[in-house]
Order: sequence, then structure tokens, then C-alpha cells
Amino acid sequence: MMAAATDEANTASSKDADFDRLFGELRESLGDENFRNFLVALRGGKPKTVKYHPEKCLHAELFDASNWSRWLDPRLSKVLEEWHRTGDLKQVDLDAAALDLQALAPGIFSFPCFTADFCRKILEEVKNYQRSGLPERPPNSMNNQGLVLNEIGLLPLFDELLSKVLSPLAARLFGDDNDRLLSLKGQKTIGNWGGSHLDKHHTFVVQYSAKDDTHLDMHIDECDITFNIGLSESETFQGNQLVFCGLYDADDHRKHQLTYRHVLGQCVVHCGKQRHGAVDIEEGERASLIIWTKSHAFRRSAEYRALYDLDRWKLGKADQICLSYSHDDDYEELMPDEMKFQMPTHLAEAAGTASSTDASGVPINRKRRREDSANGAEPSRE
Ligand SMILES: O=C(O)CCC(=O)C(=O)O
Ligand SMILES: [Fe+2]
Repeated sequence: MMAAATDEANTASSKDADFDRLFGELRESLGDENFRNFLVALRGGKPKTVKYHPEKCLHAELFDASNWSRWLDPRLSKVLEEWHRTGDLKQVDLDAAALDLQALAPGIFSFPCFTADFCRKILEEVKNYQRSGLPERPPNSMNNQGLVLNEIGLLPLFDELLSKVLSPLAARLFGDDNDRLLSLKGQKTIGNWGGSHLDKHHTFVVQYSAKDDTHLDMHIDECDITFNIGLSESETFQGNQLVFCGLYDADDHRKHQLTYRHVLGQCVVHCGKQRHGAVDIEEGERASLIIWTKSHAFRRSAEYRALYDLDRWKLGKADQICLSYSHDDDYEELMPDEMKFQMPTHLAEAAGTASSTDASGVPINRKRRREDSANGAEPSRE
């Protein structure tokens, strides 16, 4: 009897696993949006189409994809000029002093991306949509507050921005061996994560305030490369820094690497499989524009399967700030009761032996060195 029950349970769980695998493969080959439409169709429904643009939108110019170049920070446009003319990736000089790219930690870089005007308009558009009463859903499985921009008519704009702006950067930082830089400004790149062949994006805005999402638990992203652009003025929020820990299966994946303070228009780019989260917001509101990008070709390769195998994932040593209440089985044991399910800023500070950035996006230790040398003092050692 016992054996039969166990066999039955085994059969059921192996059927569940088959089902999960099948659905996973289907989702992978259809892409997220078509997969969602497929599920809606299975239930006999019609995929939802939202009539927002042009009747109800605020900034019609955002919805005209041919405007894509208008929104770029001029420092980034300049670095892409030669590549646009020749198609030669080697001409994308991320080292150019004029770009002011910051190499923050291995595989984590930031650079000026969009104009303040674009950031303001995107955020105003999001708030306008949220007031409209049109259908909404959470932007991903962990953030409640925000909006999926691809679903309100902005997909063509972000398609253009992916192919004309973000793709060459991804290729140089996370692409094939032929395209990728080995290091940049003294920081190593972390190998091929499909950056040469990005073909899909999930683009959304996340919002934090005392009212709803106050922080974001540690996680990895459902994508290969993440572009995350600050939409809020530095003076409008306190706390809520982005904290990076290690790559998902590295021995140090739960060790603090970087505390990053968002800057308006500045993009922080990282591999989706880098553990990260946002600490509690202390004052005001913050919003970020997130572009999760994927390469389906890369995901089908043996190289990807060798890189990303959840069976290899293990817990291992941890800084408290890198613990995840949604994903870590030892969270209950390692996090003291009075600190559970919060992500206070001081936890990031306590772990902040690695680098941090300040309100202008400059790594603090490097800034101190610059100031010291401007004052004629001996540069401090890292
Ligand atoms: O709050 C942020 O800037 C990061 C959000 C994030 O990591 C995500 O939505 O996946
Ligand atoms: Fe994320």
C-alpha cells in the first residue's frame, strides 16, 4: 500500500516535471508574449489589446519609434556613431573618456544612457496610464508596482532601442569571444551571456514608495542581460539602493559586491544571473526603467546549458544583505527574527566592504582617490 502510494506520488511528480519542462520549452520557443496569448487562447479568450495610444496617451512622440535617437544621452550617441556608419563593432569604444562609463564590479557597468527629458516623459506616461483605469498587471513576478511598457504601445520604440543602441553594448560586454572586451577600465567582463544575439526584451517600469513596494528581495532576473535606467531625480528619494551579490552559482553568489545608487538617465547593465535586490526606500519615490533582454539562439546552445544549470545552485556562505526570503531555504535560520522580511539600508552598509556609488553614480572609493589627488594627498589604497 505504502509502496503503491509512493509510486503514485512519484508518477504524479514526474508528470508534473514533464509538464513543467514542456511548458518551459513552449514558452522559450514562443517568447513570453505569444506564450501568454497562447494560454489566454487555451481558456477560450482573446489576447488583450489595450487601446491607449494614440487616443489616451500623454506624449505621442514616445510612441513614434523613429524618434529613438532623440532620447539618447549625447555622450552615448557619439560612441555609437561609427558603428552606425560602418557596422564594425570594434568601433564602439566603451573606453572613450567622453562616455564616462564606470566599471563598478566584475560584469557590472554603468553609463549615461537617456536624456532627462526622456526619463521624465516615460515616468509621466506611466503615471498617466495608471490613472486611466485601463488593464494593468504587475511588471514581473516580484515587483507589484510598475507597468509593462511593451503592453501599452511602446514595444516598437524599445525594439529600435534594443537593435540600434543596446545590442552593440551587450556584444562588447557580454557577447561572443570575437566581440567581447576582456576587461574594461580595470574591471573584468564575465564571459559570453548571449550579448551578441539579443532578440527579445521585456521592458517595464518598477516603482517604490512607502505605500506599496518598499524594497525588492534578492533574486536573479528571467533574462540574459539586464539594462536598468534610473528615472527619478536623486533628490526625490532616500535609500532603495540596488545591491549586487555574486553570479547565481558562484561560491560567492551570496556575498556582497556592490551597492549602487540610481542616477537619473544612467544605466547599470549586468548579467541577469547576477544576484541583486533593492533595499528599503526611506523617503520619497523611486522608479526605474528595466529592459530584460534575451538571446533565444544562445539559450538553445550547449554553451548556455553548461553555464546555467539550476541543479548546480547551492546556498553557501552569505552576507545578511544577500539573503533572499523568497529563494533561500536557510533564510529563516540565518536572518534574526527582528530583521526578517525587511531590507534595511544599514545591512548594505554593513556589508559594504566592496564598492558603492554616490548620488552622482561615481564609485565612492574612486571618487575619494580623485579628491585626494586633487588635494595633493597620497591616494588611499583599495
Ligand atoms: O529596483 C531596481 O532598480 C531593480 C529592479 C529589478 O531588479 C527587477 O525588476 O528585476
Ligand atoms: Fe532584477
